[in-house]
Amino acid sequence: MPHIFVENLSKSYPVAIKEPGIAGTITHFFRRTYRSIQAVENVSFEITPGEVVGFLGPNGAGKTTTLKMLTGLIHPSSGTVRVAGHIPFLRQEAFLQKITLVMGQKQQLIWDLPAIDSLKINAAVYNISDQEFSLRLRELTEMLNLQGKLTQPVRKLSLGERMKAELLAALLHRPQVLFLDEPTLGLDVNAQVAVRDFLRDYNQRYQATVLLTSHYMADITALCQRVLLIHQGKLMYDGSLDGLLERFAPYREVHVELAQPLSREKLKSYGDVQSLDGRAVCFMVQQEALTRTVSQILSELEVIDLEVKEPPIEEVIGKVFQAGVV
Ligand SMILES: Nc1ncnc2c1ncn2[C@@H]1O[C@H](COP(=O)(O)OP(=O)(O)OP(=O)(O)O)[C@@H](O)[C@H]1O
Repeated sequence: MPHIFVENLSKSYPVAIKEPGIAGTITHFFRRTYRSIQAVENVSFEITPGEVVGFLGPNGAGKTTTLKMLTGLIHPSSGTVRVAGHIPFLRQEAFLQKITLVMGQKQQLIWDLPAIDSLKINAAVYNISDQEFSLRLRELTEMLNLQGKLTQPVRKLSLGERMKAELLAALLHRPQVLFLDEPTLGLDVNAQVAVRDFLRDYNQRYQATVLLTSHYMADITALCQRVLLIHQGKLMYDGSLDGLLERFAPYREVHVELAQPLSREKLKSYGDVQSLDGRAVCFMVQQEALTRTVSQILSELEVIDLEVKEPPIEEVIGKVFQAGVV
């Protein structure tokens, strides 16, 4: 049975329209007109227990709206959602015990208090016994490398330490389903890696299901075998990262270091010249022509080094969103 089941899910927001100026304000006061923004449109997917799925899309695509419907913060306009067997919007206690929502730009820890105080409040809210609290606290503190940090006021922690403490607070009740909205937002590269390593570890240890949004592709490539791509509220792709490359970028980059510099004109016959810098040239070659082109380059040109690379995933996704291709 899927842990997350979403069928034909849609959400539209009514937005009041106000003309500028005083006349607009007065009309707006007495007679409001609304238009509707379709934030999510007929989205369907299923996620099985233990899967880590990346949720990608440009700004305003509908990711946060979907996460809010999955966690019961807002009611869908239409469609069906089930998470761990529950209807999220009912916000039943058994449901809240099974899920967590972490938003990189929001915090639940109290700023002026040591994190440990907020954690004790969470333990009380979730009915965690003192003994169990100590056990979980020790385990998560070690996994997150937060020794000695939880007794300092939260405002004195670095951004990375604060995010890790937020994760600790969000996972204290040992949820089975994790909704993570930009959990590495604003962190430096080391802190990003630490959070990623922790999430991988947590997923493996507890077979937790994870739906993760991030603008850092490194988070997605490090953690997710499967991605959902949403654009203008519609689901455009659901499948593996490799499949995404195959479908949207059926070409490879061939980087060649030549013995002698050659003109762009001469090189053009081997493929689309992406860049040319002295003896270093990069060709874009259609995948089906790859073997033929590489052997032609090696036999006809004087080559010192040759490397075939996949195009950067950020670039591919950027192109998908720009073109709006399905
Ligand atoms: N409360 C709201 N009222 C009206 N419109 C909203 C509301 N929340 C979101 N929207 C609109 O719905 C659309 C989807 O927004 P959403 O926040 O879900 O996108 P997102 O994919 O999470 O974007 P980002 O990556 O920028 O966080 C946007 O056009 C946004 O302006």
